[in-house]
Amino acid sequence: MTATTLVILGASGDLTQRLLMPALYRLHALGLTPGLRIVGYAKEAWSREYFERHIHKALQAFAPDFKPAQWNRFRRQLDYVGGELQADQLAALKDKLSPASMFYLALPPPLFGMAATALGEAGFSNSPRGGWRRLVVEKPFGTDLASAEALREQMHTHWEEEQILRIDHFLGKETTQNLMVFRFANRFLEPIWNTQHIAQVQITYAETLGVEQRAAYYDKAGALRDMLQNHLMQLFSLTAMEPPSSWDAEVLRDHKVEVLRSVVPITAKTVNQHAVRGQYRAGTLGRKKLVGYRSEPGIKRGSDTETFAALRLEVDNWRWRGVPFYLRSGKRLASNYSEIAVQFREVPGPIPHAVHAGNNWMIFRIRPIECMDLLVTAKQPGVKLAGRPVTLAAPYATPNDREFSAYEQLLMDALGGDRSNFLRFDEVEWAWKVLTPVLEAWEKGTPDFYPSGSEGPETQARLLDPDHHWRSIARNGDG
Ligand SMILES: NC(=O)C1=CN([C@@H]2O[C@H](COP(=O)(O)OP(=O)(O)OC[C@H]3O[C@@H](n4cnc5c(N)ncnc54)[C@H](OP(=O)(O)O)[C@@H]3O)[C@@H](O)[C@H]2O)C=CC1
Ligand SMILES: O=C1O[C@H](COP(=O)(O)O)[C@@H](O)[C@H](O)[C@H]1O
Repeated sequence: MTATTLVILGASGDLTQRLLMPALYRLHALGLTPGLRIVGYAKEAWSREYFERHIHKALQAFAPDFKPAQWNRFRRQLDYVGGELQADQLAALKDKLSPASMFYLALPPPLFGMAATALGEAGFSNSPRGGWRRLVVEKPFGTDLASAEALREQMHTHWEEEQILRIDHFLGKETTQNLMVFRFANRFLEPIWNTQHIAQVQITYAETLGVEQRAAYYDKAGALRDMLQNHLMQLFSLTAMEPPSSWDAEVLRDHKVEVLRSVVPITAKTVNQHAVRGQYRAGTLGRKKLVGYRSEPGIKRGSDTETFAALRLEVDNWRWRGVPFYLRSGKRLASNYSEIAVQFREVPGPIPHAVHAGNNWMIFRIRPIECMDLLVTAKQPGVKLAGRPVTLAAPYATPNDREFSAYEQLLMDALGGDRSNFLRFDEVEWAWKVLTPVLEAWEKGTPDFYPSGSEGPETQARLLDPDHHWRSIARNGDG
C-alpha cells in the first residue's frame, strides 16, 4: 500500500472505539496496512497524546489479540485534529493528507450530508494527480426513499458516485461472502437453484439483545429500517441473484439490483399478507427477567416502534416465480441465531412412508457459528427400511484459518478501491422502494406484542404458505 491517509470523522464515538480501531489494529498487526496514517477528527479539543490514550483504552477493551509491543508500533500511525464539521475547520486536515486519502463518516446519520458537503467545500473531494479521494458512509442511508434521494443529491454536489462507499457491514461478513463463492464456484448447485427445485427460502437474523444504549436512534428507526432494508435485503439479493458474467463490482451490483427490481410490489392492499411487525414486552431469557420495550430507558411512552419485522417477498422472474422468500429479524428473541435456510421441494417419485424423513434443506448458518449444513435423508441402520435425517456439515473455517471481521474486510476493500462490498445508490433506492408501502402502512397502528425470549409474534405465521413453518430460533440458537 502506498502512503495513504484515513481520516475518521466522529473519532470520539462508539463505532470508532469498538469496531474501526480494533479492525485497523489487527490489519496493522498482520502487516496489511503499511504506510497507512490514521487521523481522528472530532469536535473535542483533544491533543494527539490524549487521542492515543483514548484509543489505547479502547483497544485493550475491544481488540481480542491486544499486545503492548504491537500497540507501540500501531500508535505511531495515529494522529488527531479537533474541529467542527465546517470547511474552514476541516481545512486543518490539509497537511495531514496523502495523495491517496479516504474520509470515513463515523457520524450520526443526520450529519452525513453536511459532513460530505463540508469536506467538498474544503476541497477534499478533488482527487489529486496520481492519487484518489474516497468517502465512506456508514448506515443507514436515509430513513425512507425521499430522504435517501435527497442525501444522494447533496453528496453528489461534491463527490462522484464512484468515490462514495456505502457501508453495509453484513457484506463484510465471511458467510455473506461465502454465499457468493459457494453458489458460483460449485458446479452442482446452479442446476437446482430455482423454482423447480426450491420450495422456500427463510432468512432469519435473531438477536437476544434489546435496544441497549441506542434508544434515541432505534425508537425512530425500528427493525424494518435497522435490519431489513439494508442487511437482510442484501442477503436476499445475494441468494436470489443470477450468476454474474464477471466478478466486477458493477456487474455484481447490477445483478443484485435486478433482484430488487423483480420483487412483486407490495401495495397498501397487500401489506398484511407481506409484512408483520412486533414489539417485545416483558419476559424472561434463561433466568434473566427482561423489561418490555416501552419500559426501556429513553423509549417514548407508548411507543409503537417495531422491534421485530418479518416480510414475505416474491420474485417475479423465471428462476424464482412460486418461491416465497421469508425475511425476519428481531430483538429480544430466544437466541442469537442467524441463517439463510433454503428448503428443496419434495422428491417427485413415490418413496415408502418410513423412508421419508423430510425435505432437504441447505442452510448457510451465520450465528452462533458459521457453517453450511445440508440436511439429507439417509437410511437408518437396521433390518427395516427406514430413513432418518442426517446433517452434512461443512464448518466454514478450520482451526488453521484466520477469520476476518466484517470491518477488517471492508476497510481493506475500501483502501484497496474494491467497491463490490459497498452499496451503489440504486441498491439503496430499490430496497427503499420495495419497503415504502410497508413503512407507510406502519405509520399507524400498533405492532403485535411478543414476550422477550420468545420466537417473535405468533402473527408472523400468516405470511407463510399453508405447508410452510418458520424454523425454530430457540432450537437452533445458542440462547
Ligand atoms: N456503534 C455501532 O456499533 C455501530 C454504528 N454504526 C454507525 O456508525 C455511525 C456512528 O455511530 P456511533 O459511533 O455509534 O455514534 P456515536 O454517537 O457514539 O459517535 C458519533 C460521533 O459523531 C460525533 N458527533 C455527534 N454530533 C456531532 C456534531 N453535531 N458535530 C460533529 N460531530 C458530532 C460524536 O462526537 P461527540 O462524542 O463529541 O458527540 C462522535 O465522535 C452511525 O452512522 C451509526 O449508524 C454502524 C454499525 C454499528
Ligand atoms: O446494523 C446493525 O446490526 C446489528 C447486528 O449485526 P451484528 O453484526 O452486530 O450481529 C444490530 O444489532 C443493530 O441493531 C443494527 O443497527
